Amino acid sequence: MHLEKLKLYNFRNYPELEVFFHDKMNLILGENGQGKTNLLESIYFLSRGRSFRNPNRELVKTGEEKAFVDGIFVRNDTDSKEHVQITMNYGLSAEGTSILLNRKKLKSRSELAGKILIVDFTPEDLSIVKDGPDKRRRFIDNELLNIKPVHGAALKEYGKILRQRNELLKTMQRDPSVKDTLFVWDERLVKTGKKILFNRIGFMQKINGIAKEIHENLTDGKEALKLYYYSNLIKNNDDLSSFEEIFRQKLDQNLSQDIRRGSTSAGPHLDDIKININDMDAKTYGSQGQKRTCALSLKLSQTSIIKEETGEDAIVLLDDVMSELDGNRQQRIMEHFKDNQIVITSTEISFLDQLPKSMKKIYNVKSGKLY
Ligand SMILES: Nc1ncnc2c1ncn2[C@@H]1O[C@H](COP(=O)(O)OP(=O)(O)OP(=O)(O)O)[C@@H](O)[C@H]1O
Repeated sequence: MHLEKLKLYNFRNYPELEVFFHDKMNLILGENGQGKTNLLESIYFLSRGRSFRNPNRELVKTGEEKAFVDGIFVRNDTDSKEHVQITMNYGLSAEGTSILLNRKKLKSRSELAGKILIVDFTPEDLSIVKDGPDKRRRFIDNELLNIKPVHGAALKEYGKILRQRNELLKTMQRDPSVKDTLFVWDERLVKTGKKILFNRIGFMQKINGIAKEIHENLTDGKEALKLYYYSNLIKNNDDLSSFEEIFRQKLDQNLSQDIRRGSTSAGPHLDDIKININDMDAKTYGSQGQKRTCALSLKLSQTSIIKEETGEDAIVLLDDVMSELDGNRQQRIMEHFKDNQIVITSTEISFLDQLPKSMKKIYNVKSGKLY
């Protein structure tokens, strides 16, 4: 799939823009603060109906009430087109965001799911490797949602049960008699928690091989990437069949501590993913460039999964990815995604030197205008 044409009106610092893209490499070149990320954000916005960084209201150019983003995407296998038009109106009529797909109004942005195939990488994705477990859990859950939408319902349900259980624990600090109702929540937590854990472990097996291959490719075979799902309840996959029992026991064991804290100290909401490079923990021992390559391999493994599931090459959006990567890694990225349309932002151009003119388009951006 590729983006053929993009139109913006009052989107961030773009008053008006119409641009035709190359079906392979597109470089958005410019100094800091000129609108490079804003342009990528508008493309991402067309695929999800929301931004990767801010609420929709902030996407409207300051001082304006109404904005729109319009994109025509072409499916490579059939040549059929998907036309997405999103209008944001935060004036007096305050209609909010409305989405048209092929001129038909969508009831909610979830109807866009799976229509526009985009994989993005932004500097914030480095947090998958360098920050706390919540970032890794969110990464795996988001990736999973793309191929298994029912995972979303399980997560929502689990969150609800967890909040209610925690409320009950707090009530028990004052009124121990409510303890009788706790087992109902525990049982629901265990059943839903099992669904989440099984989905995640299944997905980890899938992504492990793909991310390893991409990482090997990007590092010229120098680094072996390995991911481990780290459950606070079970030690290895042999324990999977006794997961429910172990979870119930742990909830019982931790009860007095949980009442004191008013929160639940066991369950998949506390799990983590260990990311190793050559058998060493990437978070602790990886250099900045190694962490970035790791995050890239993880995030971009989605392109292979999309290809496997749909037969289509996803559009790859890369925001400022080349800084901190050596020339070799930069070239490997270009090679690895040679079948995908790439839209990449950068303040420099040298990594494209080896790509023939006919294979790339370079746009200079200055104060919300392309040249
Ligand atoms: N809603 C908005 N209305 C008008 N201008 C905006 C809005 N949101 C952001 N901007 C402007 O957009 C510019 C930032 O654009 P962007 O984040 O795309 O920069 P960039 O070119 O990617 O820079 P860098 O290389 O530093 O990451 C800033 O000048 C900011 O003031």
